[in-house]
Amino acid sequence: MPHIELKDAINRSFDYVIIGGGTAGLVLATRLTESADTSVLILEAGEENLDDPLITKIGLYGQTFGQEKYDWCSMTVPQVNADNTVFPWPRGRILGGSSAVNFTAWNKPSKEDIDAWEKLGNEGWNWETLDKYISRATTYTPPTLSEAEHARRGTPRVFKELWAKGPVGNGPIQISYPPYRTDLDVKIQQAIQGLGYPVAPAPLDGNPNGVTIGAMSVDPETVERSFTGNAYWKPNSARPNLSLLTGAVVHRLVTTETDGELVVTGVEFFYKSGGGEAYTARASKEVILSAGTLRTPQVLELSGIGSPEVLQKVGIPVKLALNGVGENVQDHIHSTVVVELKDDVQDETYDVLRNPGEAEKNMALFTKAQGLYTMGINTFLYAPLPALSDKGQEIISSARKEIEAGIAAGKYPAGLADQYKIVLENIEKVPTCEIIVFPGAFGGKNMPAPGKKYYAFVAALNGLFSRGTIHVTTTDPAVPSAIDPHYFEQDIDLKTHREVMKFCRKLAGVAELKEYFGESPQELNPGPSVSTDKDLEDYVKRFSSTTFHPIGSASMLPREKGGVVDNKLRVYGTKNLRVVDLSIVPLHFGSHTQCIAYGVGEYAADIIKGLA
Ligand SMILES: Cc1cc2nc3c(=O)[nH]c(=O)nc-3n(C[C@H](O)[C@H](O)[C@H](O)COP(=O)(O)OP(=O)(O)OC[C@H]3O[C@@H](n4cnc5c(N)ncnc54)[C@H](O)[C@@H]3O)c2cc1C
Repeated sequence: MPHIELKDAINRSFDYVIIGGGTAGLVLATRLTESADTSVLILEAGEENLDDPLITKIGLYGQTFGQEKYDWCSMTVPQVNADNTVFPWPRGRILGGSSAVNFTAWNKPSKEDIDAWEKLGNEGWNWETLDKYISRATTYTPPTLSEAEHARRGTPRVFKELWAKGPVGNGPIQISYPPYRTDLDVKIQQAIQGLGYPVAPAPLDGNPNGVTIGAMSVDPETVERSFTGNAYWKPNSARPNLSLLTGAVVHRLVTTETDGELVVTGVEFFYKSGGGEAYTARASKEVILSAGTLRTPQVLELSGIGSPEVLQKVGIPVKLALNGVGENVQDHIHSTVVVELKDDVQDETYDVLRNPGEAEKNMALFTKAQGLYTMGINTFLYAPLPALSDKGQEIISSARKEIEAGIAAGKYPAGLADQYKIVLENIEKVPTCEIIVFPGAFGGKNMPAPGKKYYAFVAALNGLFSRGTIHVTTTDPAVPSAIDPHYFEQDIDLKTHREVMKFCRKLAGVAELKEYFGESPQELNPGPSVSTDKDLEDYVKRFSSTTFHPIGSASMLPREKGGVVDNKLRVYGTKNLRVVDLSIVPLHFGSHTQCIAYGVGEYAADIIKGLA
């Protein structure tokens, strides 16, 4: 029963109602309905657009941003520690959620980053277990290259050995390597190694520190996006026990109380118009919130589940006091160093596609899985700060002193103090910093010049100390919650960002890359006027961006430490409400996030089935 009509959603009861047909939500729905006896209704705010080129074609990065057909078009509140800059926070509002609009980079965190969740009090949430579930979601198809091609690309030994193992797994999401590779990408990988950085010893197996050749969530045959919409939903959409209503925006849970605990009997939603009449879908077993880090806390708070202080301020009666809702929000952030390529460089970059004729030519090539739209993002460097900057140790020591004194003085909430202790323990081991090498102009203050080609060195921070909030400001479900990531509230975040930008400049200027960037690289962004440490700090406050990885707004932690869900993803104080999306992640990790959303969805399915 693929799509159902409104009347079918409201006239019967389902075992499980899942709010949000995004990344984790569709994984869960598909796995639960493997048993024909289990009925699931998915309520998804967006629509199904599985064959839309803006979704399927990798290389059209970011073109869904700001379009309500695909994007929630969320913005942060002005960031007081970043010159009151307001930052866009795109999220997928479409079947498949953010997996339908993401940049398809596929990488995994370090073992230590995930083991930290178990140390925070979440039994069973460690690298070994989560990686098992991530693997269940994927089929990994390495490239098969001739020896000559390996030699041309200088494929590092680690990758030759990894790729020689052949395909791994048989999960729905296809992981492969984009076929198109510029010579410059290979040169940059070698230049990074020339600076003393190793190739990551176990890039997808728990130790990503070092240079990595990026995998992507793309189908190796078609080089199209592989995501929950086409990989989990589509092949299973004919199941009679799996129902989907799109255009359904949930705003509230319907609850009663039994033995001092909330029981959720259904959910209220608006259909299509985004306002007007509210309808109710009923669940006989459980309701599961998979609306993502931005929207899951909104539904909880509008239902009277949250911090009494927050709820009372906007006039929502408190049904369940849970102070952690909408707290502990963590993000990744980046800025870019964009350098112009010399006019005689033959390598093509995404910049070429700004010419409509070239875009059309490459779109035709794409139908044969060729051309620039198959280029993807190939080169990544993961490292802790001291490996990138000679000021790294000093920055960390000063932060350590301040935070340890703060912990001793009881300055931080208990849950955060526990996080900081683990972060400080791991900070010189795990990749809190990342350089993404992007073949084309990307981000920053100045626009690219017509006819010019560029490379962007993306300086990304993956271990922010600042903690933010996402809270409702009104009872009106049509008004988005206030997103306040508190960017740069902790000074270490700003200093680290500055140093990673400096590393990107250093890399662009190495001798091995002069044939591409010239004797003294021409910088589009930040540009030569941004030269001192202070200039760089001022620049990143205004021109950095989210890396689209928010987590934590319904954290899995002990209740007395600000937790919203327990290790079985049950919302504390409720009998039959769970959260299954990235809002449950209690502490951020040094990789892109989609792998974890898949792992959480798969793990949750086994938990609910009683298998884990
Ligand atoms: C632009 C962008 C680029 C990214 N690039 C990468 C990348 O290259 N690599 C990587 O690993 N990760 C990337 N990510 C991150 C990754 O895609 C997300 O972390 C992950 O998909 C989040 O999964 P989720 O299940 O938590 O939420 P989502 O996938 O966002 O799912 C939430 C779903 O709930 C729906 N919903 C929300 N509220 C309601 C409501 N009230 N009623 C009904 N439905 C609702 C939404 O429409 C959505 O479908 C990117 C993300 C974005 C946005």
